[in-house]
Amino acid sequence: MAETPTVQHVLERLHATVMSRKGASPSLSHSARLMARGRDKIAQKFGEEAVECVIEAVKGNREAFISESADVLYHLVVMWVDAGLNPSDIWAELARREGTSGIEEKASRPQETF
Ligand SMILES: N=c1c2ncn([C@@H]3O[C@H](COP(=O)(O)OP(=O)(O)OP(=O)(O)O)[C@@H](O)[C@H]3O)c2ncn1[C@@H]1O[C@H](COP(=O)(O)O)[C@@H](O)[C@H]1O
Repeated sequence: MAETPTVQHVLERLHATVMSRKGASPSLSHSARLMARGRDKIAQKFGEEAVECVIEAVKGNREAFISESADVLYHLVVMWVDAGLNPSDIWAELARREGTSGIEEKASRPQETF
């Protein structure tokens, strides 16, 4: 039986594909087109997709939420490539946080004075 791909492998493959599109023709690759338009545009698209994702989550539209989630992840991966980040950078940060409750982490932050 074929193994279900892990989210890690799917995102790493997507990252490799987007990396391979750097400098490709914007008329042939959406990733190349986005990267050619620059970081501000990539960030703007990510923000738009994130808002659309939130809207579908709140509305409880399961299929649309799944689709928008995929859009968010794709645009996040394009931002990683543009910034020179590797998925392993993010896996390492998530692994570092593993086992630390968010409540505990927030309580350990230096007290704000204002
Ligand atoms: N996962 C995706 C993916 N998700 C969404 N999109 C595209 O993102 C675009 C979003 O369209 P919008 O109209 O919102 O955005 P826009 O065209 O920038 O328009 P403006 O808002 O700027 O006017 C659509 O063309 C979608 O097809 C994606 N394009 C590519 N991928 C993956 O990236 C790989 C490489 O794709 P290319 O770079 O196109 O070869 C593909 O094999 C896929 O695995």
